[in-house]
Amino acid sequence: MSTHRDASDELHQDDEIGREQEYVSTLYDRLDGLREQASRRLTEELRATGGTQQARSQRESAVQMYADQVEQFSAVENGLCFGRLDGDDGTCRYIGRIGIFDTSGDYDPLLMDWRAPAARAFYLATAANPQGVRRRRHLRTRERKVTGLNDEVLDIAAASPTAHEELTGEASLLAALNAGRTGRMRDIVETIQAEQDRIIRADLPGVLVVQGGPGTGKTAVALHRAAYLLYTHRQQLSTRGVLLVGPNATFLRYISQVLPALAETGVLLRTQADLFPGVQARRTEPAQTAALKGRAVLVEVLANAVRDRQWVPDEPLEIELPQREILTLDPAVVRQARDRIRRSNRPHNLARALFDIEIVHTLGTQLAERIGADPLGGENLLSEADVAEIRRELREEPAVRAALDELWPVLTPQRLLADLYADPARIATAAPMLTDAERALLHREPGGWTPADVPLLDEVAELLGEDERAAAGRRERIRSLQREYAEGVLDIARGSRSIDVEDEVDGGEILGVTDLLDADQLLERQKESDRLTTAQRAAADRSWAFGHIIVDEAQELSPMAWRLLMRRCPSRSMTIVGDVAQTGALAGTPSWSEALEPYVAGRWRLEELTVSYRTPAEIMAVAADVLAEIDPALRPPRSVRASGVPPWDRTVDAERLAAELVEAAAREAAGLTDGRLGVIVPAGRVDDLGAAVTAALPEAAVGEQPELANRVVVLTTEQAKGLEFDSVLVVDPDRIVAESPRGHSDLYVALTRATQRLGIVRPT
Ligand SMILES: Nc1ncnc2c1ncn2[C@@H]1O[C@H](COP(=O)(O)OP(=O)(O)OP(=O)(O)O)[C@@H](O)[C@H]1O
Repeated sequence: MSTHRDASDELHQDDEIGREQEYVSTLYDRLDGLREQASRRLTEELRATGGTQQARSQRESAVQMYADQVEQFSAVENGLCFGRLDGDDGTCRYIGRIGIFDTSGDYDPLLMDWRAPAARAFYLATAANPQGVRRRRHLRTRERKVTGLNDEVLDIAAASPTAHEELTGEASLLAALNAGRTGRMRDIVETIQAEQDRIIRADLPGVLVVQGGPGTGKTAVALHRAAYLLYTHRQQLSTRGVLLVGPNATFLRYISQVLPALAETGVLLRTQADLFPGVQARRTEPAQTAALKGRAVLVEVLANAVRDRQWVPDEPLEIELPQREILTLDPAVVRQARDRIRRSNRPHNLARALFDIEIVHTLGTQLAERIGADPLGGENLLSEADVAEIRRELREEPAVRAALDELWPVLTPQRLLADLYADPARIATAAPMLTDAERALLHREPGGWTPADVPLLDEVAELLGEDERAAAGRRERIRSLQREYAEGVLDIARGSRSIDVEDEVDGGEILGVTDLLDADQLLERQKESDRLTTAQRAAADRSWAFGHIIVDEAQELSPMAWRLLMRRCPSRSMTIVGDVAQTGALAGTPSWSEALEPYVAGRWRLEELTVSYRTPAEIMAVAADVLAEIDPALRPPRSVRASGVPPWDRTVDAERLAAELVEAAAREAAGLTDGRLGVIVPAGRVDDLGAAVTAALPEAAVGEQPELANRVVVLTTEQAKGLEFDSVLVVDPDRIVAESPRGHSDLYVALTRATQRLGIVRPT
């Protein structure tokens, strides 16, 4: 690719842009047509009523399909077409976010979906290996206007000797990397690099681990892989669903727009805290407690806790029936029943029915012996049927039920765990293998759940088995999700109505579907046909088995969290992305094999990403020193570019830290034309330094879930995980290190968040 430009080049470029504009405008016309068609059909389906059960069910499918289509056609509006491949054979293919075909003719592709196999050369072809491509063209657009293009002629003789050999579309890539950040992650579909493409298009089955340093595009790759897999295995994955797990709610908001912009809306995004339906784990707890709860030893603790609820009294238990009849349960009898039932290996709640049978049998025999005793000393006077009747009655007897509930209570996971935490005696029985100090960490009063509790609730749910209350809770959750869905469909119908109105040639009055139908009515119709989207079912059902699970920042997961995820994915089709050098959680993963061997021993594949697209070389050099502290054997990724701006490091009077920080933040923020400033502070100082910065800079955000779209955001390292900013200030690095046993990893994360500039402020 030539870098020298003269006037004739520019004229030629203008002509080319004009020609491309014509083509791109045709594509947008087609897109409008498709959206309008889907929107009309959606309206028609929503208006239709009556018919057989089957007709109604088909209508619900159609509503869902057209609503999805309207959403997809709207989502790909920006950057619909971004590339063109000219082949040696004279063919020309346009590459874009979705496939569009010429329905008026031979159904020729007008625009090829980037995920189609034939589009792959756009990402892989190089001068050395052109794959039949003569020229690759990147088209730049703003809204529907073509604003520029970059050509690469894939001719080894003509290739510029200065170009990075391994980069594809270098000019477009660098433009994307140098652009100001917005607080929301953008997709990289226009400039996916070859090493990333290989991972995105890897086969669906099996566990694929993607290890890569900061900024190597792991999150981007994970999201594009989700879109690729849904496109390639649509049938299989649309019924089982895809789950993406991220580290916290702020991160999920940060990435939330990427998949919709790739025309995929069916992926369920969740944090660990949201993975137990019906529980919102917002409570906080000390890192040491969370670390303990993440350890695999909790499997045994929880199993003990459940067994502890299968009670054998020390003394005979007296059960008083009406008319002062007293039955007695001997401890030995209860123990025998308990042991026999435990051997059945049924989950606790499901085994209760067996326990009832055993105990009621014993009590029934006792009562029958008394009632049917022959005063003359002969055989018992009651028939088998009489005894059976006695047992039936006993089972309904409140005193008997109360005794059974005491001996073998039906429990919810929440009840069991809350009771365990609240009672040091229960903890002592369940956790003899822990130290006193560890047991003390588990003790707490009821009142909400923490993210580390979620895998434990899930573990307990497995041990208990489902009872009717859980099923009722699920029905309730499904109902509320159905309502959300109904409202969503109507929003789409409402949103697409303007198109109907504009296009109505007669300009006549149109009665929109939302004038005829409200969410409740739509919900009623859904109830009749009982249809649910995969995401709805999956979100409401604890035992849902996903078709594929993607875990981002996977190094943070504890052994208990891995157990939960593996249960949700019995097919073991997973993509796991992370960086073990960035592990901050104390129960997090120090090595991939330690995390995965228990589940897929020898059957997982490791891919590495080696180039950092985010962090410029000058900043990576600073981070490399910290990485060496974590492990001298670790190497930082290679930066794809230098910014030309050396990071600065200033020591200030500790007394004046807040004032100096405010001044530095104001200066950095003023230097950003667009883009964002991140101020990363020690967790123990986020309140006071956050307050100082927000008081001085009204555009600054701070808090549990700070708004990343603000120009300035003050946050802790934990919150900054996975995020990035144009400019970053790291405050008091020594304290960041001192705050946690994994402090160097935290500092490494903090130092690698910037795309352009880094400043370090140290108090004396
Ligand atoms: N091929 C690419 N084209 C354009 N931008 C890219 C490309 N690959 C990565 N990037 C950009 O580099 C930045 C870092 O990517 P990403 O957040 O996915 O990295 P990461 O490996 O998950 O980082 P971390 O480990 O720090 O969380 C993002 O802005 C992303 O858009």
